[in-house]
Amino acid sequence: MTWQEQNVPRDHPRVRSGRVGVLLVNLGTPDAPDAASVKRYLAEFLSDPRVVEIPRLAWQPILRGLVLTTRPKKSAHAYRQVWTEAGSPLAAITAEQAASLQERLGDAVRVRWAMRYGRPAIGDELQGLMDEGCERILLAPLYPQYCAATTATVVDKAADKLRKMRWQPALRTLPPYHDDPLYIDALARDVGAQLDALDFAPEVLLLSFHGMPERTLHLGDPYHCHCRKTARLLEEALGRTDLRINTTFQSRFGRAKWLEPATDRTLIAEAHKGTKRLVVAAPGFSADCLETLEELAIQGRDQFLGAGGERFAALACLNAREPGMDMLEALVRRELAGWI
Ligand SMILES: C=CC1=C(C)c2cc3[nH]c(cc4nc(cc5[nH]c(cc1n2)c(C)c5CCC(=O)O)C(CCC(=O)O)=C4C)c(C)c3C=C
Ligand SMILES: [Fe+2]
Ligand SMILES: [Fe+2]
Repeated sequence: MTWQEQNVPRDHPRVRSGRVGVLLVNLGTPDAPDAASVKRYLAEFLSDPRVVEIPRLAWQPILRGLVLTTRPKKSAHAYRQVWTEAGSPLAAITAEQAASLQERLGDAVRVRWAMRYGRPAIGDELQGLMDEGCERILLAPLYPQYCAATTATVVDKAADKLRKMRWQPALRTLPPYHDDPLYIDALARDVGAQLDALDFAPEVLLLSFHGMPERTLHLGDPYHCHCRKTARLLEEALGRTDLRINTTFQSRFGRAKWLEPATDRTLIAEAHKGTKRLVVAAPGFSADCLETLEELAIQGRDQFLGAGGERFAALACLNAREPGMDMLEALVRRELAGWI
């Protein structure tokens, strides 16, 4: 039937509706590994009051006068060491995850991806899904462990966009999946296979999670407990009696006390204690990024070997390989129940 045959007035806006969308979201990354791009990215990221919980009036002068005048150059150097032809690893892998999920879910669902800071922006991608006719959208922050600085700020940003929309989609959010058997099983499969492929037998496996200021734990953020639970369940699922498995927290920032033990100090302490062969995995990161490829795989190696260790390996994150994608597909299908 044509537009006129349906008795739709000629000036009626063209609308698309009835579809379901999924928006995968990760943290964000600069557009390029140069100081100016890193400065733009850090200015947005570190101005988020969910990330740095210091009153704006006190924090902004420190951010503008100190952090953004020194850190971008140093961080850009680190980014250059991990940058790929496809761009920032975090963005490239998230794009791959979205493409793979789209293929697995088929035409019934539109899949897009966004970054909380930088591009593609959450608001633009939500609008893109609406323009494609998605009236029902699953917002999926790719953080297994809930943290106000990551999960909550994604929902805040989506809400900022919805606040400005006349026609809002119905929105669901992917809950944290830190103890979900699907996630633990994917990690056990993936980490287990990577351990089996090593050309040495490690004595210690460090499970390194991104750190947070310790006070967020006392303020009621479940992040610390979620990380600990993931680590306990993963250790049980791996069932490796030949390995000592420890949990640590990386990427300390600023002067406040952060969650402990710290990954960098533990790497050095292990070597000083006589550990010769060590492996580190980062189960809280859905995709490899600066924090895993540079901080763990490059700096971590230097720290451990420099303190007397002999063999070191940093394992890859789940990324877009089969165990991780099987998990993501199953989680998303479950959250879309009743919609598809
Ligand atoms: C106060 C500062 C920071 C908090 C709190 C924080 C929490 C946090 N971050 C991630 C995941 C990632 N962080 C990444 C980079 C990164 N993180 C901070 C600071 C805080 N993070 C900075 C300044 C940077 C940028 C790099 C640098 O200058 O050192 C990344 C990687 C991004 C990339 O482009 O590859 C991820 C991923 C989590 C999960 C988290 C809280 C749980
Ligand atoms: Fe971070
Ligand atoms: Fe805890």
